[in-house]
Amino acid sequence: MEAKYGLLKSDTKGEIVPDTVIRFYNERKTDGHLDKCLDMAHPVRAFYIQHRVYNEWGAMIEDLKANKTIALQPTVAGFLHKYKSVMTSLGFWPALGDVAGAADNILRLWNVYDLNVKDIIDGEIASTMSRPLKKNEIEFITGTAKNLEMVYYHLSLLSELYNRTQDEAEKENYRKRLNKEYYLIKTRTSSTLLAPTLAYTDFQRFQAHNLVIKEATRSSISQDDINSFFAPPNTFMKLCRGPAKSKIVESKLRCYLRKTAIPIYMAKEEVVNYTPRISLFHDVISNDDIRQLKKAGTKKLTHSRTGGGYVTRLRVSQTGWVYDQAIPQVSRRLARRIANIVNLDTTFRSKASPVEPWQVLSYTTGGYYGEHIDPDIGDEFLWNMTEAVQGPRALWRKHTGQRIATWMFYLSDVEAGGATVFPKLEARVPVVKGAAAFWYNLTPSGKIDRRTQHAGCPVILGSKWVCNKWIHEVSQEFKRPCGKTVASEDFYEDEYMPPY
Ligand SMILES: O=C(O)CCC(=O)C(=O)O
Ligand SMILES: [Fe+2]
Repeated sequence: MEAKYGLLKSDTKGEIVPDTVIRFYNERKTDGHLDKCLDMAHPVRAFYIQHRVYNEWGAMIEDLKANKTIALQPTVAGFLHKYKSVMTSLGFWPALGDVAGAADNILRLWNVYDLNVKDIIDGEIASTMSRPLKKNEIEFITGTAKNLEMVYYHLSLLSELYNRTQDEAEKENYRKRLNKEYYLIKTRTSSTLLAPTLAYTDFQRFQAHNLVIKEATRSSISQDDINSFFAPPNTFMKLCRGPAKSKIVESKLRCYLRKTAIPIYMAKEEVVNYTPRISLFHDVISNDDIRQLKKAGTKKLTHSRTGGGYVTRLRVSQTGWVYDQAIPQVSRRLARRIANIVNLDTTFRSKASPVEPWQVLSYTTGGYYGEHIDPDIGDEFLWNMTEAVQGPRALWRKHTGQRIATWMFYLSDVEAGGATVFPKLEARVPVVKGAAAFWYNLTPSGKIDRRTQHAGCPVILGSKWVCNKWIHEVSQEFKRPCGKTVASEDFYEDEYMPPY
């Protein structure tokens, strides 16, 4: 088989080494050591690694393997071996969707945290550097922004491509493309808006369209034109970016030592919001138990799903359900601790269990969970769910009622980002390793309390691990008796918010 690469002599042993391998080793020097490549903690690095593996490595490896003489030479064989170990630790071979997902992560972080486009391209995120992005990589992210109809981001990236090139012909190309994209977007919006009222004929619209396209490639657009597509941040984004409550409300928030079922054990409770009460309990899980939960969870990790069993852009993380049998001692210890603190039944049972198994969640850079509530929204969800798509949740829900409360352990700290936020309450829970957040999802009358709508902010740097213990209504009848009034409104319009 004809190899598609050029052959170069390696400087050392007189071997014939394909230039792709030489280039690979050279890039390794500029991109950092391979081991560092596996470190997906930085969003820009996580993107370019997957982009490169997807675009270059596949073809290159196939080529090398096809040529036995070359593949057997020490340098190339060593490379193939190294590549295999990289793939083993990476755990997956990135597909186009993964590369687009990594680009989407960057766009999400830019959008939610109002990052600077120049910093992103230079590889600087939250004062942490990776190498700068190359032109074809910027192009890929530009294309992703276009597909996702993130207009401001799409045009800003094109404008950067234009600004950064020195080549006159290329500059002219980018200018034309930028203007054309701008006017296409402009006319698309206005023609859809105007068409029904002004009753344009198709031909008139066609003419008008052609005119602006012609115009577009002649004129030039300004930063103000691009900025006109910028949308102000919503409450979710604002909370992710900064401190939660206003100073006045914040000053009422207190830390307590709260009595538990065990006389000598006082729980350290930080009240994050009063009505409804959202608490952060500090020092409620040991490092050793964290390690065991993460280990058991890691074995089960798979794409996270939202209510109904869907993999969507609303929830970007990995989920592993851990049953008590996998870590019996840890489970017993933790379940008792939760029960002692919040006075609810947390004993896992095979039938009519008041709790679900442990749900271990892992977020890497860009990972997040958009606004949602934890209980199921309506019974139509219930009947559509199967054990296979929705984990054990479907069965439990049938016999055990709604998720009356959420207990969420933080199994890690996070380098930047990742707070848990409650936009309707303007409350923000920081990620604190060893702590746990707790709140009731239902009012005392058993209605869903919409004020508890919450989100996990995107992780900027590093990774974030949490573990949910969902507590159900069954067998809490005497622990939390039903109230007689409906304390919160019941409305459904904004059940699942657009991702960001
Ligand atoms: O990760 C977070 O901060 C929130 C997770 C969450 O809300 C959930 O898993 O239901
Ligand atoms: Fe949640």
